[in-house]
Amino acid sequence: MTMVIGLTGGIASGKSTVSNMIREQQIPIVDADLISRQVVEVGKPAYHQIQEAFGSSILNEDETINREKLGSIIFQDEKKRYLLNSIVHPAVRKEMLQQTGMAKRNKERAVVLDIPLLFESKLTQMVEKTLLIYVDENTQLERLMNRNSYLKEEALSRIQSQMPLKEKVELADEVINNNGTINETRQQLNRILEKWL
Ligand SMILES: CC(C)(COP(=O)(O)OP(=O)(O)OC[C@H]1O[C@@H](n2cnc3c(N)ncnc32)[C@H](O)[C@@H]1O)[C@@H](O)C(=O)NCCC(=O)NCCS
Ligand SMILES: Nc1ncnc2c1ncn2[C@@H]1O[C@H](COP(=O)(O)OP(=O)(O)OP(=O)(O)O)[C@@H](O)[C@H]1O
Repeated sequence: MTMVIGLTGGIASGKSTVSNMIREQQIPIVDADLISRQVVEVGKPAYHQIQEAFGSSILNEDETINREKLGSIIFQDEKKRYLLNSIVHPAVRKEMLQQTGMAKRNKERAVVLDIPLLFESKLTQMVEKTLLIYVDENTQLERLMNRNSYLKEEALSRIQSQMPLKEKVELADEVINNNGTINETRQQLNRILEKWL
């Protein structure tokens, strides 16, 4: 039986860092962020819906979606964020289910669904176990500002658009504390995978 694991955490908490470690162990990853980019490519149904809802000012010259512009709109306006979610999330869910089904048919020992909004979007019924990547607020803010060259306000508006990590800790089956070194994170991950698989 393929174990379906949900990997989650806040923005810049270290999900990609951990999912890369999991991939090294030949466990397939279903990446919600990657899928959410693919389903809004030019010509896809969600692309047209986004253009209708947000207007052509959020497009680049080559007609692709200007993610920076769309981000600056939706991370400052809850209603617009929910509107974008209502367009993008159904298509993401559908593709995640398909990729999970493929991993099961391939009889993989596990498949990991990397979903930033696993708890916010109530997607836990898609997975058997949940693994949270935790960092404290200051580390999260610092890493996000460094990685994306965001101003403090830009980084905070993104962090505050998600459920606080402290609340997610209460909901997760296992938690990796990613405040420390990469090596410490790897050790915690290995312990959890050994227990589960
Ligand atoms: C607003 C968009 C265009 C900004 O694109 P950008 O390339 O700057 O960011 P990217 O997609 O890489 O997301 C980075 C992180 O932002 C956070 N995030 C993204 N969307 C949301 C959202 N709707 N609500 C809360 N946090 C979000 C996640 O932690 C994600 O890992 C993009 O994030 C988007 O289309 N979001 C809606 C779809 C979505 O919810 N994606 C998240 C997983 S399905
Ligand atoms: N233990 C660590 N020590 C130092 N830096 C780290 C550590 N873990 C992650 N980072 C750095 O923090 C930043 C965020 O990590 P990562 O991109 O893995 O987060 P994420 O949760 O996937 O982000 P997003 O939600 O935006 O997709 C990256 O620049 C990464 O290199």
